Amino acid sequence: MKNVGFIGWRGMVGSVLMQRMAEERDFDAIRPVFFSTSQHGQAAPVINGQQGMLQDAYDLDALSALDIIVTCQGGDYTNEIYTKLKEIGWQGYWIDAASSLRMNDDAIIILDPVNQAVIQQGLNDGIKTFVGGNCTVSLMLMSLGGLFAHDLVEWISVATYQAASGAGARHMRELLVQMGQLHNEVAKELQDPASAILDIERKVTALTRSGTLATDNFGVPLAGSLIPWIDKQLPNGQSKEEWKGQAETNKILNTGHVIPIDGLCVRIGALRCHSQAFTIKLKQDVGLQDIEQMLATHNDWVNVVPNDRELSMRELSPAAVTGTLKTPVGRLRKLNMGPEYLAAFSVGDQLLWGAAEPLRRMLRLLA
Ligand SMILES: NC(=O)C1=CN([C@@H]2O[C@H](COP(=O)(O)OP(=O)(O)OC[C@H]3O[C@@H](n4cnc5c(N)ncnc54)[C@H](OP(=O)(O)O)[C@@H]3O)[C@@H](O)[C@H]2O)C=CC1
Ligand SMILES: N[C@@H](CC(=O)OP(=O)(O)O)C(=O)O
Repeated sequence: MKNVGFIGWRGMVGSVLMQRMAEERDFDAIRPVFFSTSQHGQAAPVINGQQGMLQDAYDLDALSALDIIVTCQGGDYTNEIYTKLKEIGWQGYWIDAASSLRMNDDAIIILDPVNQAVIQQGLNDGIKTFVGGNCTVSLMLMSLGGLFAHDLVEWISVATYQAASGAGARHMRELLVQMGQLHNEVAKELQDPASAILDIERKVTALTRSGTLATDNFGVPLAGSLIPWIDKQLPNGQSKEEWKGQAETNKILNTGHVIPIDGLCVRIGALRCHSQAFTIKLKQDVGLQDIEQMLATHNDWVNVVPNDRELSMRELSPAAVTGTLKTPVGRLRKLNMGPEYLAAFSVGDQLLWGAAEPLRRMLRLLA
């Protein structure tokens, strides 16, 4: 049995990973060791009736004794510890949720339902570093994988609707606090059916603009609003999140020539599901039925929601998909621009396929 170290297991992504590993009985196949950057010496989680102590996540001796390290601790931790472990000659496998190492030549971005062959080739070539993709990219590929697998995509333009969880646990809390603050402001008026809706709106807008809403994390109000920028600003005008769309997709698929992907990434008030609206330029005119077939049969988690009002409203939303591994795609129709232009809309839980699930499946492959 392999010795596997877990760092970042009690964070938001890490907790989802732990939950999924328990559900799938992944712990039966490994000897887990739990680490913390702040709580070493305290009790580790109970796994299969066994409980150890939390180890120090900065202890290079303890880390270098491991066969596999799985970290959801974040980029700063990766930048510090991965380099040090490599310097002292550690030869184990590194599985990471953070973006820091993703574009390194000696790292594979893991999303096995989409790039199992690339992962296997990496393993054969002796690659030891496996990194989960950006959530938006992974979720797009889980939903649209069938089109890429049939080499049908000439380019994609995307508009995203990204959940608060993508920014971190504190941001999720802040969104809910903002929602509560706005509701409290007009709770009395809402109980009175005779109250004027524009008076209610004016009070909500005034509070939103007052500077008194909780905005320590997002910097601006998100509840009742949106934020049309995610991650850093790049010199070319893209956000870093927008840049990842093309860079990571092409790396995951190991494309021979770059498939252009670009668009606008927007934060909205969903909790943990990212949605995306796509304009897809196909390489040729393919009938909708064939497209639906290709999409639906690509992997076990995607399903095609028929382009029907009731079904789209019911099945193609964060409310319907949150907490599940489903990555539905719908609103499929040819656009006015011509028969090679396809519209699509996808939804997926950004903590499951967007973060934790590819990691546990990679671990399963190695253990
Ligand atoms: N959020 C997301 O959607 C995605 C995140 N990622 C990556 O994963 C990394 C971790 O993200 P995320 O899980 O959101 O980060 P969290 O802030 O939830 O957790 C990170 C660490 O904070 C420490 N911590 C301090 N206080 C608490 C507390 N009260 N509860 C739990 N943990 C606490 C823990 O480390 P310790 O035990 O050492 O103190 C924990 O491992 C990110 O930096 C990013 O690189 C990747 C994909 C998506
Ligand atoms: N940036 C994503 C979360 C994510 O996956 O980020 P990264 O590419 O750093 O892992 C969001 O905010 O929704």
